[in-house]
Amino acid sequence: MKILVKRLHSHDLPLPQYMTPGASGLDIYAAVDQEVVIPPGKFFLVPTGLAVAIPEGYEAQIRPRSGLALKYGITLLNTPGTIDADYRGEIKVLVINLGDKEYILKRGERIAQMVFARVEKVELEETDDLEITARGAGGFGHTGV
Ligand SMILES: O=c1ccn([C@H]2C[C@H](O)[C@@H](COP(=O)(O)OP(=O)(O)OP(=O)(O)O)O2)c(=O)[nH]1
Ligand SMILES: [Mg+2]
Repeated sequence: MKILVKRLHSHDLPLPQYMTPGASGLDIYAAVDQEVVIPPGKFFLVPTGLAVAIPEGYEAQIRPRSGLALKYGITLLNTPGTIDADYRGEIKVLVINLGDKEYILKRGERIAQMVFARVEKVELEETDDLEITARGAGGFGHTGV
């Protein structure tokens, strides 16, 4: 399906792209003006320079890249970030450095990935009687770890 995308700035950077034919996510490029130092334990809101028009019934999720997580402890504070269908502002990526060294974020690096997914809208109906299941109220390791 086609998604309209608008470059708000940083026209020199590539549009998000699937790096392999079977990739779930489009890698997103950091549209910072210059290098940004993210100290251990600190977070930083990374601009992408992009806005999108997502059709009703879909969303985009902003997810971490596992390579950055494994190598540097770089992940996203609010993962997965939610881009609502009605959002027309700049997509931003809330990066946190959980590593023990400062991270130098460079302009144009692939900082996260964006997955488009269907979302269901529901209508909540209140009741006092929920159906009985084998799990019941057991959770949080109820079945063992
Ligand atoms: O990683 C993210 C998460 C959100 N957003 C934008 C798009 C999204 O549609 C909007 C609102 O996000 P969310 O609903 O997660 O935040 P909120 O704190 O509930 O804000 P709001 O009251 O604006 O919904 O912010 C991003 O650009 N990047
Ligand atoms: Mg919200």
